[in-house]
Amino acid sequence: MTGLSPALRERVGRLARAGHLLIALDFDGTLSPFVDDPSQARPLPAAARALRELADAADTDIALISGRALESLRDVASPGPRTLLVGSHGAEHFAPSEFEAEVSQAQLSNKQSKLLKKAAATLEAVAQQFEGAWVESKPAGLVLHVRMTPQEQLGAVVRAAFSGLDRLDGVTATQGKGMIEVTVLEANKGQGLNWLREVTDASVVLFAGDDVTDEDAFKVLSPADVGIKVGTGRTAAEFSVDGPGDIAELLQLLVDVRG
Ligand SMILES: O=P(O)(O)OC[C@H]1O[C@H](O[C@H]2O[C@H](CO)[C@@H](O)[C@H](O)[C@H]2O)[C@H](O)[C@@H](O)[C@@H]1O
Repeated sequence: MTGLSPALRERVGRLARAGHLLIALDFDGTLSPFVDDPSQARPLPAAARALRELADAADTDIALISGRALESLRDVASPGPRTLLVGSHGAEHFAPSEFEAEVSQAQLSNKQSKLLKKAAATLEAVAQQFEGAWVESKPAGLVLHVRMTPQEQLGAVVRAAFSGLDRLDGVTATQGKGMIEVTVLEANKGQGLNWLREVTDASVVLFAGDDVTDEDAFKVLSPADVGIKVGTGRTAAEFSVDGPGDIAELLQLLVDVRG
């Protein structure tokens, strides 16, 4: 039984016959189902298999765009050698040498580093008060993880985190799935997707993502591109699917036509 609507199947079928295609995917919640320990997240095997085949297809580029730092993204996603990567929500870029693109790591000013330390102290103090809450530290950001916090404490932990962070000018906090994401940089996934489009010179783009920060990427898609929201919630994407299993199926559809 397919979870893909006939309209999405038809649209992806058309996209598969287009010129130079960039397939750009969010990782957690899109390629990989959610798990309690972020270091244990892995792409669904069917999705990983389809991506390997698509990487060998003519005129096709594969990219991952994640809130994770590049190192963490590499660890969990095991990307193929031709895969482009955007990490830290657009602040970090990697392209294989054949693309002759400038790669970048997240650079923080002294002021931003100090701010990040203050935000980390704020979140650590919050995490200590709530069961299951913990802080993930990244080169340009932080995550307050609350996936394992009991449901009845969620409202309070979110309020405590935002009230502490609100006092820190220059810190942006976004509530995502099972977490609060914190950054001191301006980067976003829309900028990351624009970079990928420029580097690959793609004529059409497929982007799929599941969370609030993926909306920045949906917003830079053009009418010829295809945006797919994974899960429910308000979205700028043209299509929605239920979960990572549907993304694996959709990638196989692309392999069938293009691989
Ligand atoms: O942009 P993404 O690739 O979706 O990354 C967003 C965040 O993903 C990770 O956290 C999420 O996935 C975890 C593993 O399934 C889950 O335990 C957690 O509740 C989710 O929020 C990652 O840990 C973060 O650094 C990323 O920013």
